[in-house]
Amino acid sequence: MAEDGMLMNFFIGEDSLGTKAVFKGGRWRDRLQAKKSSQRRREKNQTNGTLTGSNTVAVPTKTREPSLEEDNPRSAKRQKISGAQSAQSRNNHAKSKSHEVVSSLFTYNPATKSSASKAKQAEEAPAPLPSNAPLDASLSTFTSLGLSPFLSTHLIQNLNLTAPTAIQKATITQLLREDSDAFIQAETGSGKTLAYLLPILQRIMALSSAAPFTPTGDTDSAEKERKDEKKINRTSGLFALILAPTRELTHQISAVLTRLLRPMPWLVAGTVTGGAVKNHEKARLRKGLNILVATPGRLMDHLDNTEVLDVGNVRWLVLDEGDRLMELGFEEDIKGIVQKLEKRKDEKRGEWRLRKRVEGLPEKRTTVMCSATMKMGVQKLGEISLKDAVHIKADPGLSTDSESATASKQEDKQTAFLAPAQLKQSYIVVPPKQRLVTLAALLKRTFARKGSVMKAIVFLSCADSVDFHFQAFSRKEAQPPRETTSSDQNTRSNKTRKTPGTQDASTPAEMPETSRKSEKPEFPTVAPAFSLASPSNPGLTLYELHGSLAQPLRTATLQSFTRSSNPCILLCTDVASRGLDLPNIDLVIEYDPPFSADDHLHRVGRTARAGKEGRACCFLMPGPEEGYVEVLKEGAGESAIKGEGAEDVLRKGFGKQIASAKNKLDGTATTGGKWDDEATEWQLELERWVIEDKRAGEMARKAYVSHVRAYATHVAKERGMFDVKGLHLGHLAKAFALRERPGNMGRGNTVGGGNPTKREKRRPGDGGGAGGDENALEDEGAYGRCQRI
Ligand SMILES: Nc1ncnc2c1ncn2[C@@H]1O[C@H](COP(=O)(O)OP(=O)(O)OP(=O)(O)O)[C@@H](O)[C@H]1O
Repeated sequence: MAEDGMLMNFFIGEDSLGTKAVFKGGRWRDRLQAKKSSQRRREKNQTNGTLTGSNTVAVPTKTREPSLEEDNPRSAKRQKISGAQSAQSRNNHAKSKSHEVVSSLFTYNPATKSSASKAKQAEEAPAPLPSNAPLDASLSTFTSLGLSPFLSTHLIQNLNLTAPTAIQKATITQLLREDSDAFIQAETGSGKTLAYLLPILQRIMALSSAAPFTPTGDTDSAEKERKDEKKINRTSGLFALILAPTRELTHQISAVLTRLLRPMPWLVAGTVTGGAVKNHEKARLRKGLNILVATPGRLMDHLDNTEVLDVGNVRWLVLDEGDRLMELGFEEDIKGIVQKLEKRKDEKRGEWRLRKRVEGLPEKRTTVMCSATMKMGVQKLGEISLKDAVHIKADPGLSTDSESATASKQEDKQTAFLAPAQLKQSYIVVPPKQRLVTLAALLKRTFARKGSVMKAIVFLSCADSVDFHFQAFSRKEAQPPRETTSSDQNTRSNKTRKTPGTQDASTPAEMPETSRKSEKPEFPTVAPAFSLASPSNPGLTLYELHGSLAQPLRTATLQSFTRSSNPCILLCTDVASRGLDLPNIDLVIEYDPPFSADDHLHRVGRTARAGKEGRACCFLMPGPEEGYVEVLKEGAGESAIKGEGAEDVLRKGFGKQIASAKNKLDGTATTGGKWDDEATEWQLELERWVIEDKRAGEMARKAYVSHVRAYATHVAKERGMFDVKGLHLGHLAKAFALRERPGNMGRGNTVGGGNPTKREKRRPGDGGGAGGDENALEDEGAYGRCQRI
């Protein structure tokens, strides 16, 4: 039964209106409801003295399920539909000869309000100049900003960085000149990491160590130190702490630092993050580090439990992606860290802990906060750790202003956060039933020609959905495609057929049809994208990433994706939306719209970095979601946004060229190449997999339920456009290759009942523990919990 009370999956016996309807199949509850509805209808018709026609199906509510086509010869005549729909309906009529009801992709879809003409105008508009590119090297160099010739030469010769970006120009000047706290705000991909690292490094390089502080006389180590140059080294103390919200970002910052420090082996940087082995971290801390990059939970853990970690010399504290740190619930950890820093442990607790005197160490600690977006959370963070912060913005030709943070807040209210100007943004309005097949079409089209797009990222709303789509796109399609569907629930369990490459679902290593063994993927999170590849791009590879994967797998997956020189697609949650600098990302697809406008800017900011080109595309559903186009426009500033209809995408993705290419690739006989037939067959094939493979079915249902739960967690401001109550749950099921919506979606229910899974139990900010995860972000609303990251 569809959620709006419409008939679905029933065999309706003869004379469904005249006398007595016989309902078979489905759940008893649904049969009962259908029976009652039919009876009510009969009574009503008799009262009116009219019959709506002997072959009109009895419907329990005012509206009949618009998405259904019923192949039952005795079922009622379908509602009249418009010309185009009718033609499509004919083409896409489900091929079932059984009692099964299969919803068509092309009928009864809600109409879109968006106009396509604007899209054309947008296409013709000249591309704006990059807004996050490095400045002209003839006008601005790193040396001219005050960086030492040694450091500047290293940047130019070894890192190929010839000129600073606008935000680097502003930040380096400011942080070299003053010890004021600073808030750095600049668009994604503008080089904020180097903007704060370079001046801090320069200032650390300028420090020199004196003899260790020895109140009771000389020690052997002090003697040794005197003989050394006055250069500081790893034992001189920890000078800078950098906090980031995710482990991935922490490792990335650390990698940038490692490259920067290459010609300065006397300086050492390290990381501490949730998910890593604490004893290994302790050993590194014991050896001594000058710069530490950390996730807040794990750092707090070490501050509480690792005596060797002395923060008395810390003079620079950086909060990278400050707003995200707050969103993930790290407020208390950050407060605790700041308190520890302020304590300045002067007491000496043993000779090995004697803090060295460091000449040139500033008296005051400088706190730097960094983000492309700022919200109330960040202001709160500012109150915790920033005092009279200088607001540094990336205005070309800018000078830093010395206004207080309060004044900056006023100004920021009026300033919109923008995506890079050169980023080409678009949106596609897709009815819920066509979402999955349209995503496949878009990816097929995008990767149809080798070299056209190297890498794409697809953002999904939750971890379960990432898992499902990864399996769906990496499975080998059943060959040859079956003529008819067979979803008889009663016979399904007895007759589960193994399609080529399918493992027995009862085996422990059950993973549906990825043919992974034969393809020898590096990790279970990497697989050939069988159902999206084309002969010109046969090596198309799929990656998945979310916060519920084990940390080593996450790290390895990201590394592999980064290093891959093949075309590849990363399916991920927002775990990859912040700060990650992945090379050669040409396209970002927001398949599930972002949870807030800020999230959108960070997601699309994974492309069009440091002056490079990039494209981003957001999927929206017809209806209130189309209002989100205005939000996208706000973030695009002067740049135009192109709109597209799902049909155009499907036509290009499943059109003759691509369809016949696919046939060549997998050796299947040509099926005529009509785009709508191809799209339907692609969808039906996936639906059969979900029906026949128990594990796939579970995965699809879990993904669906988590997706709906995640949908309920859009920021309050935008919930009018993303109202979970307005979702057509029956239609949406098709986007998960399900023929009906799964039951059991009540408050707090876990999928399939039972106790909450480990994934569902996670809390934000529990990164300190061994199994904890800084990236866990859970939401629990009327629809229960979901793992959004
Ligand atoms: N001066 C420069 N010249 C050329 N490339 C640069 C320069 N500075 C940084 N980059 C490159 O720009 C890319 C983006 O840098 P970074 O990750 O620091 O951006 P960001 O502003 O922190 O972005 P986000 O807001 O997404 O975190 C990196 O690949 C970096 O190597």
